[in-house]
Amino acid sequence: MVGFESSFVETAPSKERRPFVGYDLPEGVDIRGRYDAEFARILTKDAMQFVADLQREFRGHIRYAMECRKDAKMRYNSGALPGFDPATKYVREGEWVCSPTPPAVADRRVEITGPVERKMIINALNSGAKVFMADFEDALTPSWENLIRGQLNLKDAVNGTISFNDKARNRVYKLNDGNIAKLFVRPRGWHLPDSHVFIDGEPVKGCLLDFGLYFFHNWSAFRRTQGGGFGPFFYLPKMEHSREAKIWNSVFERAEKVVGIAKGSIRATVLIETLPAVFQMDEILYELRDHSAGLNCGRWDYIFSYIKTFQAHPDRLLPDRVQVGMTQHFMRSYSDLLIRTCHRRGVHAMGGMAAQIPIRDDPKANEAALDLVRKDKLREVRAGHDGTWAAHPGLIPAIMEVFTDHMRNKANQIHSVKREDVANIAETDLLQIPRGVRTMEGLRLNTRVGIQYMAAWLTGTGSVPLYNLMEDAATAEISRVQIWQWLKYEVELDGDGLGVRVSRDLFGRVVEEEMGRIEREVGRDKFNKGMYVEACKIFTKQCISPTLDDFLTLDAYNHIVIHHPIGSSNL
Ligand SMILES: CC(=O)SCCNC(=O)CCNC(=O)[C@H](O)C(C)(C)COP(=O)(O)OP(=O)(O)OC[C@H]1O[C@@H](n2cnc3c(N)ncnc32)[C@H](O)[C@@H]1OP(=O)(O)O
Ligand SMILES: O=CC(=O)O
Ligand SMILES: [Mg+2]
Repeated sequence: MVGFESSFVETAPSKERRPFVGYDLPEGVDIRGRYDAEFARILTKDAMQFVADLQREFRGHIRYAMECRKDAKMRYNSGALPGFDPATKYVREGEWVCSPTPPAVADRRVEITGPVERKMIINALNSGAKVFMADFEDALTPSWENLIRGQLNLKDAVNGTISFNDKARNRVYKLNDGNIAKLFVRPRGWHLPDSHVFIDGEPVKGCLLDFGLYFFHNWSAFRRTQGGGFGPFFYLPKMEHSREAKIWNSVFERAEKVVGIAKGSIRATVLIETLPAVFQMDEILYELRDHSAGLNCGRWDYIFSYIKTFQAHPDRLLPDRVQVGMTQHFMRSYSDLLIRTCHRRGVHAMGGMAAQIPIRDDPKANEAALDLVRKDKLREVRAGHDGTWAAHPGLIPAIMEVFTDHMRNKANQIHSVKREDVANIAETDLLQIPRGVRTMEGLRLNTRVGIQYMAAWLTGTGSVPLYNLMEDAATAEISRVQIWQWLKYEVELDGDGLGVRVSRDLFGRVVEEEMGRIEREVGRDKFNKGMYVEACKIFTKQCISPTLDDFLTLDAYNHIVIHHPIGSSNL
């Protein structure tokens, strides 16, 4: 379903001649998202020309890379396992390093992440974290409003003029005078089109829109005020192969050339968050060696990707989601190998996100949650990670303390922790099946979380607190694909001693009961006003689908697209 704004559909055509209102666009570009005079500050003719040129130059390469993903999927579905590529052994074994880290981001011990929402941007930049990763991806619903307001917010943030007036609380938010976190921006993954902007008749690649608009409007101010002559800085999500990193590298080179800055100005940290990518870490760094700012363990998408990659391998079923933590052998091996790879190539090895968030109304539970976060971060810093992620400002002091206690006055551990002890990590380590059991409660929790996350996402909120944990697109994906997998193989829930098998019938009953529980928990009023029923339909359809959808957000995307009638941007 692609929506049309009701005002356009229901209003009788006016006989009055209206003045021209619309975006001034270059040849071949059509904007079908709502016109807004403020948005026009971002969607300028020159900025859209920049985006259109990126799309035209790279669309063929991207299409090819996506075809290769499909081929790989077919191979895995026919029983093949991902592994190291013999053809690029010379890259893995070669002695080379990436360009030195820009001094502005040598110290990244705590990074806060969050959607590109105005108040959260200010809070994150003021939070005391070293870096703020502003997210167009896992934490954001990619609605037209969120995306373009997000770009406006970032522009104001980079210019230092961002403010937010919370009238209900009579509070004005502004940036601190000093000690502002350094900004990294995460565009969407390669797989997501943006159906509000058409270039030569086809939707623009979401990531090129996010990257292009942010770079175009901010490169100069960012380098002057934040990057110490470098930048802008990016996080790159969900890649599966080094050929995708090569495209990003070419995008960066093109952007640098267009505005006339030195090659290697732009820097990016790649999230290793798909199973195939763990076998390509050297190759990915090699492709981006002039533009690299290291790698990050995107642990939640990584678990999702493990299930997705092995969707046709019933011998590799996962236990309950809560049991698949960083101490499982395959997860520890992934983090260790990432650290060794990054430090060998002279770049940061960033840790991932602990999902716990502060629990305000229960001090005991709050302390227990903080303790779990501390343990997770201690494991990371001891293993050699140079920094890590925090989902909430309330966690920063504890995480900072753990990293600072361990690293002392060093900005990072790139040259002090080499991890030669893990040089022999093998394919079998990275693929080892996690241990644990499956339970009815696991099935129920996946159902409750999946539906509530989808309900929030449909109404424009891409990260939410649920049952005292941060949930976003990556964590919700685990819930979805796990249910799909359990249904497909009618697995036995072996952890509760009941021996029940997961079937369509059982899942139907669970959905009904969990919807009742959600209604009781959120209250009837919120339930009726929200999109829980729609979310339930979408989520359950995806869980029982005969073939696994590649991404929950790709399938759900059409539900949030609102087109103005074609040509309305030039009315
Ligand atoms: C798997 C991955 O990709 S992880 C990376 C992507 N995911 C994310 O970035 C999630 C980031 N975190 C969040 O979105 C939020 O912390 C949530 C949704 C989990 C919880 O949010 P809330 O329920 O609003 O938290 P809470 O009510 O405790 O917030 C307290 C204050 O902290 C602020 N805050 C909370 N999280 C953040 C954040 N990540 N960045 C900046 N400010 C934040 C709130 O805006 C609020 O500010 P205020 O007191 O000025 O009003
Ligand atoms: O993006 C991070 C993840 O864990 O997924
Ligand atoms: Mg992710």
